[in-house]
Amino acid sequence: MTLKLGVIGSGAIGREHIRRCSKVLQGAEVVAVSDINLEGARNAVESLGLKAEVYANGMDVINAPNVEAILVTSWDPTHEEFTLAAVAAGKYVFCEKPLAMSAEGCHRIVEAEIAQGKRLVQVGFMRPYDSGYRALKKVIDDGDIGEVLMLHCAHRNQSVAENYTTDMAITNTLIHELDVLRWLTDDDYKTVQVVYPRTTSKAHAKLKDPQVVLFETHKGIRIDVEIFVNCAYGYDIQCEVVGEEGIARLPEPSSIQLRKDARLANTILTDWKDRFIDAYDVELQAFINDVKADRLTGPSAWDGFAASVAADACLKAQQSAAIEPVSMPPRPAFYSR
Ligand SMILES: NC(=O)C1=CN([C@@H]2O[C@H](COP(=O)(O)OP(=O)(O)OC[C@H]3O[C@@H](n4cnc5c(N)ncnc54)[C@H](O)[C@@H]3O)[C@@H](O)[C@H]2O)C=CC1
Ligand SMILES: O=C1[C@@H](O)[C@H](O)[C@@H](O)[C@H](O)[C@H]1O
Repeated sequence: MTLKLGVIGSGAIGREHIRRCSKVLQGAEVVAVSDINLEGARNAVESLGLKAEVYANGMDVINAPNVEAILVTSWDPTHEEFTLAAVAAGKYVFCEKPLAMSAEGCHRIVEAEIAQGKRLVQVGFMRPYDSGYRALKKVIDDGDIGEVLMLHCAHRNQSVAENYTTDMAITNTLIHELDVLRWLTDDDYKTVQVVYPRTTSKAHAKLKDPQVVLFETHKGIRIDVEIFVNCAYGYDIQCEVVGEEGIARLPEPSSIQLRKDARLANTILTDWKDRFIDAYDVELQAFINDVKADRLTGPSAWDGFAASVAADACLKAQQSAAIEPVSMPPRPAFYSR
């Protein structure tokens, strides 16, 4: 049976997900699309030759009788409302990150899902589906580098739009590390501090860029993450894990090595769409398969909540310049792994 999907938000990633669910993945079709930019939604549907219905309001997608599962790919502040509505309608929902703008918002989703009695929400944290991160986790879990002591990470975007502000470095960008580093280390954050190096002249007025976020985990692991969203040279994700017996690094995306004009060169990607293209395919295929099997296994509302608990502490640390505690409540049995 083909799973009928409704998509809310047909911007950059919305279009990508509509394309992959319609043209690349197995077992699903997009039957409804909505965007406050109605013309954009129509264009997304027509350019792919789809027969999907186009709606002006995302709630109409959720309530459409033929829509069996929802993808929320609209702007960050809209995620909570649409995800809560999907859960209230008893429909499976894949929500892009962040799940909500605060831990409080995420917790409302957790409570609604528990009240419904089964997992309905998957959060769009795609890095655990990336082959490089999976290989890194295997090295750690197999004990190949011994006990983990430190992680050095970087999340660099080539540039960002003018509406991107200092807090979004946490809620929109670092949120990926806040999820994937918990998963990699099987640990939770205990404290966080944010420090600001000299700001790049390429940053807009309301953005401090770069930022360095320093964590201590409950096991005592120290983590530093550089967020640099106007790095100019490309889209670059780095993760180095230092263990007692060795060091493991996230592999670089493969690229042709070029020897020319007395230089040795590799291409660096410039766009998240290309860097994680395979991971997005795998994550959404898993969502489709899991919905059909009536059992979600991907990043949960609890994972979305955990990342936002840490994000809230980071936002506080951005303002205070102090070391801030991260207080994570125990995982409910409902979300046992
Ligand atoms: N997992 C990942 O690596 C990525 C996740 N994202 C997330 O996906 C979401 C969308 O990001 P982009 O596509 O880059 O942004 P975008 O700005 O290109 O697209 C967002 C779309 O949502 C629409 N929209 C806003 N409010 C709406 C509403 N109430 N109802 C329906 N449509 C609405 C906008 O008109 C726009 O077309 C964001 O939450 C972002 O954090 C984005 C890029 C990569
Ligand atoms: O999620 C994403 C964007 O929304 C965000 O703006 C970028 O910083 C991330 O690298 C990308 O993966």
